[in-house]
Amino acid sequence: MSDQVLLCRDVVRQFNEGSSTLEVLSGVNLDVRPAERLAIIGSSGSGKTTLLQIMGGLDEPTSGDVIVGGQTIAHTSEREKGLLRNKYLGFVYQFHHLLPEFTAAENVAMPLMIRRMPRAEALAAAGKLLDRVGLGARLTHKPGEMSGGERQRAAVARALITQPRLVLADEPTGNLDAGNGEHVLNLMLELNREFQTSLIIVTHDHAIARRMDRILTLEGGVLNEA
Ligand SMILES: Nc1ncnc2c1ncn2[C@@H]1O[C@H](COP(=O)(O)OP(=O)(O)OP(=O)(O)O)[C@@H](O)[C@H]1O
Repeated sequence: MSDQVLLCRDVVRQFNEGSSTLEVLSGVNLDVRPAERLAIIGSSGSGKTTLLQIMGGLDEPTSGDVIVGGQTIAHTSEREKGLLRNKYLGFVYQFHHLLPEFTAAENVAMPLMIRRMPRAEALAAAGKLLDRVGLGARLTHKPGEMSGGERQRAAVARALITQPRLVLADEPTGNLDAGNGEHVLNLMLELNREFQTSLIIVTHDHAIARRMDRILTLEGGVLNEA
């Protein structure tokens, strides 16, 4: 397995706005090491979400390259991007994005079933991880039957069920009160350490950023060490 978790090389992202061009990213370079925890901070509109989307293969850079697990994810087919995402990446968003018609266990088992793990085995693994995040009594609850904090803990379990090389988290506690936010952050840090997963958190919260190994500021379209 490659030691290279994620590389960004001269990533530029421009958006066309009528006759003018808005350049949000102007040459981002980043090298994420195994098990490293990074915070990306920056003012509103500085391009943090855009960068995270590009790193996860959910948006295309205008130019430059993004390499995940030794393979380029920018400028590849949707199928290839999907395979790389399932193999190497986990995502946590501000809103949980759990599928409402499925139970907590089914939602968490989904990435394993996409890998063709038999359903019973995937559900057993999901149950074990949900128990680990304090949701052992919520396995058959649907998202609508869970609290906000519970849903976000289930989303963390879903992101980590495949033991990905890297978790990309966009304001993962932004929608929670202080107590629940702290709980979710602690779980993410614990599980990331246990699975030796790297973590990139986009946050406005300096207290969260300070708990990471490195803080990077996105400013003027480039990343700088804070
Ligand atoms: N699809 C798009 N088309 C046009 N402009 C876009 C698009 N996506 C983002 N932008 C613009 O790019 C800039 C950066 O947006 P982005 O959401 O990445 O910022 P952010 O740093 O995550 O902001 P916030 O902290 O407020 O969430 C903004 O000016 C935004 O309007």
